[in-house]
Amino acid sequence: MTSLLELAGVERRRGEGEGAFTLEVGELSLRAGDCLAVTGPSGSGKSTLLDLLGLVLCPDRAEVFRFLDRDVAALWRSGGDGGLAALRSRHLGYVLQTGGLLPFLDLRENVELSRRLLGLGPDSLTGELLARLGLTHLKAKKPRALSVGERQRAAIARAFAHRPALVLADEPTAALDPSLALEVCRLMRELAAEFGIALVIVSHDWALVRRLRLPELRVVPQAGTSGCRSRLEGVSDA
Ligand SMILES: Nc1ncnc2c1ncn2[C@@H]1O[C@H](COP(=O)(O)OP(=O)(O)OP(=O)(O)O)[C@@H](O)[C@H]1O
Repeated sequence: MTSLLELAGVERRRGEGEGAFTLEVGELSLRAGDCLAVTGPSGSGKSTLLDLLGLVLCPDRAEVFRFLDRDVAALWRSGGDGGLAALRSRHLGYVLQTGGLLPFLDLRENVELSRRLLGLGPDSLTGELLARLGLTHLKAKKPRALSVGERQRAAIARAFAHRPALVLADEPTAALDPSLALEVCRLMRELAAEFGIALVIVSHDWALVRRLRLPELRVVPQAGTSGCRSRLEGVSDA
């Protein structure tokens, strides 16, 4: 199967001068339905990686950066937006640390929001997601009337509802207790595999990632380099 997302020789610097930080991605490849965890200590560059994958941060160097057969590096080089916004809104889904639901929409409307903004018609997937995430009986409730865990599950349904190619989850379980965190991550992994959606979960919770037995990449600060530098490395001791 061909790659959905492929990066090689990608670098991005943040800041200037002595305090500048650089993230280096030697190689990263994802196919439809793949699920991957990215771990690393605070400040190592996990959000920088997600911003690159989310097409919101322009790489300084990219030998290869392809997403859905589009040359992302060339799109960035072409200046302006170059179609990146359309790629982002149609083919990416996001799960944030805390739900990020709109307070004036009910749960179902929140879940359907990406589809509506994209002008997509109804999809049986919405009802299926609500059922799978145990939210059907709550669909008419506003976010303020939901528990933290229910809001987070609604945010997951929203990220998947427009059938994106890739879902990026940034510490999606930070606000949940450990048993719920495990359940929520398992659900995301199941949904991703079932619907052929690639999933990248960023987490500082190494124990959780191990329990899920997810393939893991780690953002590793490099000792002895000038300035701060991190590299994305595979973890082979799982
Ligand atoms: N806009 C910016 N300008 C300058 N430096 C930045 C900027 N954003 C991030 N950095 C620096 O880049 C490095 C990596 O930050 P990043 O947020 O990617 O790390 P992280 O692993 O996600 O951290 P955390 O787990 O604490 O959220 C840090 O040293 C940070 O200070």
